[in-house]
Amino acid sequence: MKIAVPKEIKNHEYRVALTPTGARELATRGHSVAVQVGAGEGAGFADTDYEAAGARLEADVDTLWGEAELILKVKEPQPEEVARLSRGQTLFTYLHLAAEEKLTRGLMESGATCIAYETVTDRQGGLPLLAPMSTVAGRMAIQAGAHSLEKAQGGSGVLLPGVPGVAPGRVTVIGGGVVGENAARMALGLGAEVSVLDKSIARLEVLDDRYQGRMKTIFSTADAIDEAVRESDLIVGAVLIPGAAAPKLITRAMLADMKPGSVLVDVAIDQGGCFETSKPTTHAEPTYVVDGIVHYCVANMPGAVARTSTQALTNATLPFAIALADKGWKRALADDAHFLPGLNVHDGQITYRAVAEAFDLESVDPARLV
Ligand SMILES: NC(=O)C1=CN([C@@H]2O[C@H](COP(=O)(O)OP(=O)(O)OC[C@H]3O[C@@H](n4cnc5c(N)ncnc54)[C@H](O)[C@@H]3O)[C@@H](O)[C@H]2O)C=CC1
Ligand SMILES: CC(=O)C(=O)O
Ligand SMILES: [Mg+2]
Repeated sequence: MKIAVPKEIKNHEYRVALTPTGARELATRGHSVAVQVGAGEGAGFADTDYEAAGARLEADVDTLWGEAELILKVKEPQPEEVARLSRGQTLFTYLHLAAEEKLTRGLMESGATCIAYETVTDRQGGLPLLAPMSTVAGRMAIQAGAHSLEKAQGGSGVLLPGVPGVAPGRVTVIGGGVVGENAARMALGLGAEVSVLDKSIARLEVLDDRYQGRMKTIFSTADAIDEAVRESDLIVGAVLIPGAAAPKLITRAMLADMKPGSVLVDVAIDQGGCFETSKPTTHAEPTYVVDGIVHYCVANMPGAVARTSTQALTNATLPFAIALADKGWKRALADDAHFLPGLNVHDGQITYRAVAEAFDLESVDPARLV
């Protein structure tokens, strides 16, 4: 199969969808792997590393996209990339469509088959292609939040660990999944006082057991969120309803109850964000202030630590990329009931119900297409 790996063009996105190690695995199976010149640079992989792995370098973006049967990417296609997609091509990448109607309609119009990393599932009920980046983003959320608490960033001037004689800062994490656990773990490591809210008691049990009560676990209700808003210095938004737009858990009116200069880090921003006042930001300008509250809403947090993230991402995606290349999308999805929910758009149709519901569109059961 003809595989293309473009250089990512989203603002400050330094990851690449395939490491040279991954390129070698595909090339030795007889696939033609074309990597855009410079695609791996931001993640510390030289063009010569890809050549040595059996990939071909391509400088011309039109040729790269035009010849490809399978396109491997990291971030959702940007408008100029959507314009390059055509019927018969398969795109495998993060899509987060429920947050982006224009992108959804663009992909439908392209006719291409679009498989999202974030809706592939596993036997344990997890999201194995989202988890590695959620681990990264969860860990980064506390770094970002601690920095945003500094006065020069508009923050309240609280140092999360405190110092002897001065109490530590309070961190609340809403959503105790992969992002949430990793954020809570980093906050604990810094010495902050940490609470985690989740709707899933089973998940709170896991966290309680794993951290032996060192973080408070709280069932997520409107009352619990009200209390978190009043008392926290830093709130991390880490909820997910797979494939769907994130619920808005903190409204603008509630910001008035927060301590001035407190910080909201909305990791769930890629699914639209879980705070009413969240809007996507980039690493170039990651924060803004609303009603005295600092918001950090970067939709591609892992892009900033591209070396670690690229390796973690491709470790997870490679077996699926190999299946797509070896078998074609239809048989790869038909053979694997956990890969099948990755299909979001095919030949103009939406195949993921939560995405269709977000925009009042019809969806087609992906099982009927394979
Ligand atoms: N901004 C970025 O760069 C990145 C964003 N993400 C995003 O972070 C979000 C979280 O991802 P994961 O942790 O992997 O998901 P996950 O599925 O592991 O965890 C989500 C948790 O939210 C809980 N939840 C759902 N509704 C809730 C509510 N109303 N109150 C409290 N908890 C609730 C669920 O029970 C679950 O435990 C996703 O939107 C994901 O796309 C992930 C990686 C990078
Ligand atoms: C999950 C996601 O959106 C990212 O890693 O950028
Ligand atoms: Mg995004």
